[in-house]
Amino acid sequence: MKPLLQAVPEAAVELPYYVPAGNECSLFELAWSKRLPLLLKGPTGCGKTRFVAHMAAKLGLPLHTVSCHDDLTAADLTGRYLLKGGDTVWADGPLTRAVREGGICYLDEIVEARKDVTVVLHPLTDDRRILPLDRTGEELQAPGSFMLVVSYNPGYQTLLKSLKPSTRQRFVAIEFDFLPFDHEIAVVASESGLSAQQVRPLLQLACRLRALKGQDLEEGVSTRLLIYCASLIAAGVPAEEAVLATMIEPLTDDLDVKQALIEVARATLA
Ligand SMILES: Nc1ncnc2c1ncn2[C@@H]1O[C@H](COP(=O)(O)OP(=O)(O)OP(=O)(O)O)[C@@H](O)[C@H]1O
Repeated sequence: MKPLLQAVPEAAVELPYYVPAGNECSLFELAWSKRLPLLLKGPTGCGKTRFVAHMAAKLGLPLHTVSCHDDLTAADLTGRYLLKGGDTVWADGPLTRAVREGGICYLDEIVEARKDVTVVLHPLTDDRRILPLDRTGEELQAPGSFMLVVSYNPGYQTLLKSLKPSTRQRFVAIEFDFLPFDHEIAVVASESGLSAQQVRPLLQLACRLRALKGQDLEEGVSTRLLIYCASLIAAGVPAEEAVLATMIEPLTDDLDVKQALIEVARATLA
């Protein structure tokens, strides 16, 4: 068996703040050392991007992050010829750069990308680990330290937008969810500067709103929105206004649902 790749010693780098929910850090490190690609599933704003940034810093690897959208093509990832002063010059895309540098490429919301993207990812995510660049005629062999990480939110999946089994089954997968109550309080307090005591009722409200997911709401309150709310309150905005602007308005446009959420907020924060 090949030896494990060596991570940069942790003390040598400033790590983005990340509170683990379970064994995801060791699983990431093991997947990286075994040259396996990783799929992160979970709701929006629950810490997937922060986790990847934390692990990239921990392993001392450059990170290239791409937020996928429905116009994203394979060429956006691999690169294209550009006109420069009358000449055409090749410009690597973020995936190609990550392969050449032996870094991490993180494709956020991969299900949004166009279908031709999977054609590029398949030879890179099996034991060949190659990236063919048809336009330049190159075939890049990914170095041992290269890792592909993708994420998606299963809640947004539709028949039209989902990962094919032949793609999914190329990845080690980790499911993410919101942190356990006390851990999430610690994260929100640390990121916003509001005291843990003041964050507690906000998180209690978030939990009640999350329970409405699938009934009146497409998605519950994310950790990200909670941090926004706590940051506004820490900056002096009255709690009721902050809650409305960050934990209610972003969730719905339906006036009846909004009114119901306001009632839930009043009852919880009273
Ligand atoms: N476990 C955690 N440790 C530290 N911070 C966290 C954690 N989880 C969430 N956060 C905070 O929540 C914010 C939102 O998380 P992040 O951007 O990583 O979400 P995401 O899951 O990548 O969302 P999206 O799918 O919308 O991109 C982060 O900027 C960070 O402040």
